[in-house]
Amino acid sequence: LSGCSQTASKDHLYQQLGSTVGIEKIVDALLVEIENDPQIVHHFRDTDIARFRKLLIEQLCELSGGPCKYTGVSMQESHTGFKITQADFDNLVRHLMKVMTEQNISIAAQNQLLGLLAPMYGDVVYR
Ligand code: HEM
Repeated sequence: LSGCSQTASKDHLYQQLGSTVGIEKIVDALLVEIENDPQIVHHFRDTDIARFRKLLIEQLCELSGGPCKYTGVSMQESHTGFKITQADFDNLVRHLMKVMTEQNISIAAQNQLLGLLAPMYGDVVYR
């Protein structure tokens, strides 16, 4: 088993997420989850969703080793003033795990992506 997970983690995360098409699917499903979550949807009331979608796809693509360049502003800047809570953050992570599981992304790849997102916590929450 440990041999399997080592092999998986050596593959490019970007490919394991299904490349750009897979990442687009993840983000689109995540947007539906956000829309249906009354705990967090209010944060996005004034957000240009088409722009947010494009930037999140770019960011996940670049972060996972794909050929994209993130063109948005810093995580700290974009989340300041929203007073996002730890519970909000946990909810978003839960939604992300759900949509990745639905798209048959391996647990190893999911954990790898979450490990790359976790350090952003301090820039996103309570700002
Ligand atoms: C590690 C976790 C997160 C990542 C990677 C992330 C990523 C992003 C990105 C790429 C943008 C666009 C930045 C730009 O406009 O230039 C953004 C904006 C935004 N994020 Fe996050 N985000 C995270 C967590 C959260 C959480 C937990 C919430 C609230 C539940 C949230 C709410 C928002 C909102 C409301 C905006 C839009 C701001 C605006 O309309 O100007 N984010 N996020």
